[in-house]
Amino acid sequence: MAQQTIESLYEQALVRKSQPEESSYTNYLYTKGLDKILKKIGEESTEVILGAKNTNDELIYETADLLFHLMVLLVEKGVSLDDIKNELGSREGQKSRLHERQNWRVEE
Ligand SMILES: N=c1c2ncn([C@@H]3O[C@H](COP(=O)(O)OP(=O)(O)OP(=O)(O)O)[C@@H](O)[C@H]3O)c2ncn1[C@@H]1O[C@H](COP(=O)(O)O)[C@@H](O)[C@H]1O
Repeated sequence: MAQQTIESLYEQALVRKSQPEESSYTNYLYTKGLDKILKKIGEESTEVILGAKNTNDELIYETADLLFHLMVLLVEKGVSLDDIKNELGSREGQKSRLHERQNWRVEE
């Protein structure tokens, strides 16, 4: 089965930004602007929640939709995948500190 990486999904969204194509859904979103993209993120997030309550097939489908729209949002805002990876990397090995900050430690 063909697979797509997050990196290539981001790259496609980046290319659409610099080289728009008429029939592109990605370009439709850029043309509509940030509020439209944010609305889609909200919708797709809700659909992930509903999918998770239903079947794993639905969860997978809706998660793919959400990841696509997140990549479009990052490109629209000029945030790179490396920015996200650096943020995630900075959290490695700092679990207890993060838990303390967010105050969600499981009660013993
Ligand atoms: N991964 C995706 C992807 N996931 C979801 N979608 C689109 O996201 C939309 C979500 O569906 P909805 O029913 O929520 O939205 P809609 O009713 O079609 O439209 P609106 O609500 O936004 O008005 C659908 O039109 C899907 O086609 C995607 N569109 C594109 N990609 C990737 O982006 C690449 C470039 O696509 P284009 O920009 O369209 O050429 C493609 O080759 C794909 O790899």
